[in-house]
Amino acid sequence: MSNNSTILVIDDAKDTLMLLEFDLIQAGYKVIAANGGAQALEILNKQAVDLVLLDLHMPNVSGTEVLTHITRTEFSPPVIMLSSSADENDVVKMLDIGAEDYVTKPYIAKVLLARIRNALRLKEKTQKLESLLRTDSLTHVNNRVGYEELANKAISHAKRNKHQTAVAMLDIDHFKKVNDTYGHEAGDRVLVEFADLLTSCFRDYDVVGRIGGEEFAVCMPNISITHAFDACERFRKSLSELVITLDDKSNTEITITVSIGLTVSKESEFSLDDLMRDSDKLMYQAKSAGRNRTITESNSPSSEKAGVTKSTKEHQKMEYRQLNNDVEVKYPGIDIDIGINNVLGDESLFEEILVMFYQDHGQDKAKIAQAISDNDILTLKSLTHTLKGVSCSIGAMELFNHTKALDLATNEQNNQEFEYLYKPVALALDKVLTGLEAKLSSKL
Ligand SMILES: Nc1nc2c(ncn2[C@@H]2O[C@H](COP(=O)(O)OP(=O)(O)OP(=O)(O)O)[C@@H](O)[C@H]2O)c(=O)[nH]1
Repeated sequence: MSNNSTILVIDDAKDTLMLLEFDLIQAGYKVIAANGGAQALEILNKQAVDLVLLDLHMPNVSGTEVLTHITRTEFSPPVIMLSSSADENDVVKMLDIGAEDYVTKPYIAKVLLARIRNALRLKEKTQKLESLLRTDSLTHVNNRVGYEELANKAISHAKRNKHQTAVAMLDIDHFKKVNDTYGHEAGDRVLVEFADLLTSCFRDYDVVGRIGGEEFAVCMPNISITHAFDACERFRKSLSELVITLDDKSNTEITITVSIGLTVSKESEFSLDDLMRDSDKLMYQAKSAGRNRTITESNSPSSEKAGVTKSTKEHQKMEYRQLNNDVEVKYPGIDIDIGINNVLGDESLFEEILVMFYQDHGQDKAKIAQAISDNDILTLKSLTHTLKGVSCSIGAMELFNHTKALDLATNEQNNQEFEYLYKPVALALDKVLTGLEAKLSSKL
């Protein structure tokens, strides 16, 4: 590491600077010298360095000020204080501000070099750990933490430049079947191939992340909805043509498809959470509408409200509902436009499905509460996952959103959050069930 590392040496004493430069270059480091705090700050604003050797007492801009500035910057390099003061208060103060180490002058070259090696080793380890924290170990794309961090940065930049940002949520279709048919290893291999293709299909500055299991996201700053849609469709088509050959005896070939929900920011104020939530709903609509497609607000089955052309029959149905003022009130907690569209406009079939929902999920509240109290993650996961999918299909979007949050927490084994996330699920489920009891009492 030493040969590639650049060290910024800051000292107002010319002779110390020369001596340090000599010792460090001899040891194989690249050296940048600054004869005071002001010059050092200028250099640090322009270029990154791997380590800083900093004198404490300097005229004008002091070592304390330089150190404080460095520790406040992102990716700050480690700083070793190099001072003629052996005052214990100085040592404590500098270490408390954030110096990595404190060496007194006159220094012993081999000791100073050992301390530099140590600080650089520690920096390398910290960087590795930080990157592991943000990277999905299987696919090597960003994990949720890394994705959100980078996407939020990209969004701030886009907002400053008044650019639109699009977010796509992507979920592999029937992925469970891949695991069940070919085994978990094959499933892992599919995830890796999916992530590789995803990374290669989008632009370098788009942020790609694995959000959970078989769900991925792409944040696209500075893009129009048309271009974002084209990019998603290009990926979707490339994926459907990708043949994954397993390393088993018979070289089994697998093909997969993906469902994609896509949203673009409309206002100047928006958040990553908003875009992800909206895209997620559209992605579930893509699943309900038959999978292997990209759904945006303009081609969503529930986009009549946004003025998208629909057949006359469907328009008449809408108008009838609006005239009877029952769009909102018919089934509390349920957007019947979404639900009815998911059964291709067949209202009586939709009603039958609601009856089944009531029968199958009437006890979910108690079952979920029990699973949380038993800390039975597998049962909790299975209950929330199913409830999430079904609530989206019937158009119970509030219930869907809350169940989705709980489902995600089970993926991430976020046990502390369960109780907190359960409450809105229970309320939304109550609302839907009570509404169904009131409207369909004779059939339940
Ligand atoms: N091999 C593998 N499987 C995973 C991983 N993470 C999650 N899974 C599996 O992904 C599957 C997800 O299945 P579901 O969410 O039921 O959905 P699906 O089968 O993809 O069906 P749809 O989304 O409705 O099209 C589950 O069986 C999980 O066990 C992983 O890291 N590796």
